[in-house]
Amino acid sequence: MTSVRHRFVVLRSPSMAKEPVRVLVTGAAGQIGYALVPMIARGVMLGADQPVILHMLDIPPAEEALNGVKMELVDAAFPLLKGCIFIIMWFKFQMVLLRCVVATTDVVEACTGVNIAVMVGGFPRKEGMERKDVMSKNVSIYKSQASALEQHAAPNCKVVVVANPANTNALILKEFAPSIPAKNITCLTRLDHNRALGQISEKLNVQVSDVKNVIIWGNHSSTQYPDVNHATVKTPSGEKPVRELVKDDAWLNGEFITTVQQRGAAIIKARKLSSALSAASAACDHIRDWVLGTPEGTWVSMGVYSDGSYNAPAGVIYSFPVTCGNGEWTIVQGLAIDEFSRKKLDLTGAELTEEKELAYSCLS
Ligand SMILES: NC(=O)C1=CN([C@@H]2O[C@H](COP(=O)(O)OP(=O)(O)OC[C@H]3O[C@@H](n4cnc5c(N)ncnc54)[C@H](O)[C@@H]3O)[C@@H](O)[C@H]2O)C=CC1
Ligand SMILES: O=C([O-])CC(=O)C(=O)O
Repeated sequence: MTSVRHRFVVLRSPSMAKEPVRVLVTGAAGQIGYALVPMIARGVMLGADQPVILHMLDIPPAEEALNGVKMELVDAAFPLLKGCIFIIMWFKFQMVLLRCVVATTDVVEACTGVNIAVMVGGFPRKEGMERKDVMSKNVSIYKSQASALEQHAAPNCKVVVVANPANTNALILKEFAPSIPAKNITCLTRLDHNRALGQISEKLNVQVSDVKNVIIWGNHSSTQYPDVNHATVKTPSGEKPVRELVKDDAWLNGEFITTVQQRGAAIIKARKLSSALSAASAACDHIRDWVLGTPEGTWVSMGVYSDGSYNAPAGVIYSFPVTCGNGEWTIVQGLAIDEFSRKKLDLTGAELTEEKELAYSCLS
């Protein structure tokens, strides 16, 4: 949209004590982007008192649609959404422009100074396709965007990759942005985590907010392992294990797992489009907990760079149970893994190792 080089100067409002945080959303003209940007602008991601400056990136064919999203953000008059001043220098002349958001097809402009990057841009899976089918298109996008983030994002920028294959795209981003700390690059498995909470809440007729500590292990794919062995439900007589309350191991080891694994495909079948509002909401949950911390006694699932914990393959982005505090995630250690779970952790880990090889073969 604009190729003019500029400096960013943050506009500060005297009534807002906090410095604005710059949040990049790639693929912002797409359907997740459309659901996500108003959530960010309303404070769902970073809190109701945290001003934000939105950076939206899409590709030239989507430029007009991206501009439409920008117009709607102006029209929504979100108080938390801060504009930025662009000072354009041209010989002795100086022009000052105030932009409500950065909406651009220029990846460098989009990445400049961002503190948080939500990487949604890519080609979505259509009915009948597996995530592997979109691999070759998407990993090359993540390779090139890695360099832009590495060179232009704020130091310590936190990245969550949403676009599929999410774990492997995140790994490629990490490999091609070696100066970004590996801890800062994650992928979204929170949607699967939330889906698992939702299934348990429906089964037990309890509020979803009373269910906690499910785990999504491994890949954001149909090999993921939704594990309830450590999950609990808040009841009037204290927290009780999910297994004790459900009293149906056949369901928990069978239909429950496949429902969560296949939920993305079920949504595509029903809507003819993949999940968008739930994906956007999960991306907000992921970043909020990472930045602001998980509640005491609660963990969440995040795809993070594996150190080999729980004998998962090291060197892939694998979903683990994590707690967050002071802006850092930590893998929950010491959970018992039974034989049934072991096989599932290994299966999804093997798929990630295979995807990693496939991704490299697509890039060579
Ligand atoms: N991890 C998760 O839990 C979930 C992941 N997804 C994935 O998220 C991705 C986005 O899904 P939707 O928003 O439904 O797709 P969409 O097709 O509606 O939007 C994708 C947007 O990305 C843009 N795009 C393509 N190449 C780009 C590039 N190089 N740079 C910037 N933008 C680019 C497209 O122009 C489009 O506007 C898909 O890969 C989908 O499979 C979807 C749901 C859940
Ligand atoms: O299945 C898809 O392609 C979209 C997705 O990742 C999900 O809904 O979990």
